Amino acid sequence: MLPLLTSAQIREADAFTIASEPVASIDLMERAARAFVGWFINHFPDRNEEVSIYCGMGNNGGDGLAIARMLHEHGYSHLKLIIARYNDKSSADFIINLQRIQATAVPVVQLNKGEDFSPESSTIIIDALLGSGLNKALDGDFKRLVEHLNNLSSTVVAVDIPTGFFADGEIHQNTVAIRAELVITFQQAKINFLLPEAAEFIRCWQAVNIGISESFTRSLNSPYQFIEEQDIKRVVKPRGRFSNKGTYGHSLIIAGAAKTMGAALLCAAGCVYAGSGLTTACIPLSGLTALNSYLPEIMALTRDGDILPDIDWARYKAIAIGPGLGTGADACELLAFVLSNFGKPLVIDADGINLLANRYELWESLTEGSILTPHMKEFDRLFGDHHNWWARLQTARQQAIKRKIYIVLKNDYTITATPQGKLYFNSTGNAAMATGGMGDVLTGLLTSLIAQGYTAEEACLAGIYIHGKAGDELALPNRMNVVLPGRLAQQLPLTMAKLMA
Ligand SMILES: NC(=O)C1=CN([C@@H]2O[C@H](COP(=O)(O)OP(=O)(O)OC[C@H]3O[C@@H](n4cnc5c(N)ncnc54)[C@H](OP(=O)(O)O)[C@@H]3O)[C@@H](O)[C@H]2O)[C@@H](O)CC1
Ligand SMILES: Nc1ncnc2c1ncn2[C@@H]1O[C@H](COP(=O)(O)OP(=O)(O)O)[C@@H](O)[C@H]1O
Ligand SMILES: [K+]
Repeated sequence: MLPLLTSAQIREADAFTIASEPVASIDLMERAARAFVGWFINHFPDRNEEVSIYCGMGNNGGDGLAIARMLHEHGYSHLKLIIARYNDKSSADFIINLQRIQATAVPVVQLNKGEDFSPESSTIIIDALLGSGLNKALDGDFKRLVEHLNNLSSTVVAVDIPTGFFADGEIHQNTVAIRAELVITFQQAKINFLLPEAAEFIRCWQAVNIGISESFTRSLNSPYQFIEEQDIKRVVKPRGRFSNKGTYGHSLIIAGAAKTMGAALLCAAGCVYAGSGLTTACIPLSGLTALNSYLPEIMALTRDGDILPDIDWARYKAIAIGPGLGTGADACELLAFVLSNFGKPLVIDADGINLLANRYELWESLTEGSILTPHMKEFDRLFGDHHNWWARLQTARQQAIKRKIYIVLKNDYTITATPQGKLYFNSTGNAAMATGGMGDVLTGLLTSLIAQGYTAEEACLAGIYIHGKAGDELALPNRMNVVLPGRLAQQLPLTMAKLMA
């Protein structure tokens, strides 16, 4: 698990590393610049390309100066350095690096307050204007310069953070920030890189190690954590010898309606392919033939209009409710019936969530440890509108703590909020998975893991990781534009086996 830090915590971790390693701050800057250059050279190996490096006067600018010197040493022959002298003070390491670059042949241009910009013809722009020291929205000269750079057709590579983009906190709709093709960021992704607001400013990012103290970073006990494969490998357990279907639990999937049977089938498929010993789908009678032909391994418990099904609660280790269920009175009665009778944590998705949003009294019977899996719109239906994802994260955290539940907020980097107040960002998955029914498979998968004896937290973190990894295995090597949920469900046994190896 990689703790993700706020800017304030990054400053603390930098200061700790400088004092405890010990390493002089100018040498840490040198390390950061070298890490940047290593990655940059791999991506842009042509030494004849025109590269302009725009530097502010803080440490981000200091990095830019050191980067320019190193690129010069590596033989980049068309470098231009532009220093935006828009602040009244400069950092000590910026000054040292300015002296060092002035001893080279790299041309340096100064941009003073209010001055017009000279024409820019470089194909690559390195943005080292402002980094994690950003403390207010851009205005004045910085805003003008960033807008000017964004209007060019050059490829922008940002140092640590695109200028104007806050590493954490709310990103407002009218934010002006550098739009970077690539961000080479120090030590770890910044929290806002993982939220959808980053899409406009960051096409891709790469974290480079600069040796910030790992033990100190962990000691900060950040609520924000990035899931790594090793965390999941530790959680998933292979099936044992002498086990039988009873060992792996019985799951009940309460889903589907006449015109949305597919949701029930995909959810049941996610469940059975993820290894639930037995899976029963509670579906309308009209869906029975479809279920039997799609997956004969699944048993059926049929529903008939508003008559409540006869559920033998003790048989089931895990129950999911919601995919394709509808939001009519019968679905609402069914949800209330399940909530008040099962007594164990539930997985609630889709229409189950929509029903909870409309009938707040149902929350009263929600068992602690239950898992809700909303996408953004369902989340806002549950907890009210949010203007940005940072605000959504804070609500998810507060609600998960208050209600002692797990909230799986689905997205590119799906976020799991836990009753302990942690927010885990998933690191697998891709845009080929953005297709209807994908969430239904996830619900079945989470239910399956709970039936197999994983804790709710393990099921969330492992389930989301496995789901995204199956999507990656299918889509990435073949550059597939879309992955169908049913196909992804079939991939689960293989994905899980690889994680267990
Ligand atoms: N610490 C380390 O050891 C290491 C740090 N590293 C590097 O340092 C970077 C952080 O450096 P930093 O803290 O100097 O901040 P930086 O982003 O350069 O800007 C500061 C200046 O900007 C100003 N300012 C802020 N907002 C503004 C606005 N909206 N409009 C206008 N001005 C604004 C602010 O002025 P103030 O408002 O405080 O007067 C201040 O003068 C980090 O991203 C990484 O690249 C690496 O070398 C690794 C080791
Ligand atoms: N761009 C993406 N990157 C990673 N995962 C994605 C992406 N788009 C969708 N997904 C995943 O696909 C699933 C979609 O869920 P959801 O919106 O509930 O679909 P549905 O309701 O149609 O089943 C989520 O698990 C989400 O994380
Ligand atoms: K920058």
